[in-house]
Amino acid sequence: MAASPPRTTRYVLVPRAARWWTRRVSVPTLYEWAGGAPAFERLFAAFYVKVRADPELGELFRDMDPGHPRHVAAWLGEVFGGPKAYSEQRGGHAHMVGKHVGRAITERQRRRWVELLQDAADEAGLPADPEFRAAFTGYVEWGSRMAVLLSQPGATPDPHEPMPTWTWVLPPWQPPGDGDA
Ligand code: HEM
Repeated sequence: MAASPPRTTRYVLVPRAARWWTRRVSVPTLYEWAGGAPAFERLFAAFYVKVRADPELGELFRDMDPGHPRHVAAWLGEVFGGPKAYSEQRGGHAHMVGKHVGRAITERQRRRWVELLQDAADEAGLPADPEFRAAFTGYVEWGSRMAVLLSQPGATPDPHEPMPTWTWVLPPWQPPGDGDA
């Protein structure tokens, strides 16, 4: 499996000896913070059990590939800064978009999809800190609304659109370093 891309760095303000100093810190990707591939696999295993049993969504996913939860886990892991597994093994963005084309997903179905994914995130023990959940929820809102748009009759997605990448809205909590006040 391909290695994860290197972490980004950023400057943060740290209190020391009653003054503020800047320090360069290494920022984990959302993928790392979530717990890597096992966390995304737990998330989507729990999610699709709910989806298949749901009166609003079950029919839409009736014929889904049994590998679907793992494929979506690979997708989200890559979007969140993990290995490029979906691009390398599953056809990348164009393939994902193609799976939604023509399905005419409704707003009601999208809302339910988002609600069940949030429930599954709790059940799978994804980090519950506000910073992670803000980033997670932001992506899920954006991605699900894109899925609705691209699934409507007459939508013509660009097959060359790059894979989206997602990161923190606010920096994650950082432990104080040695000697910090
Ligand atoms: C953030 C939002 C979403 C993401 C990241 C996402 C991701 C994906 C991916 C990666 C696939 C293809 C999996 C593969 O390679 O086989 C897929 C397929 C599919 N998605 Fe989504 N999706 C999103 C939103 C939605 C919504 C809102 C719906 C409907 C309510 C939906 C319905 C479907 C269906 C029906 C398939 C085909 C399943 C099958 O029969 O194999 N998706 N999705």
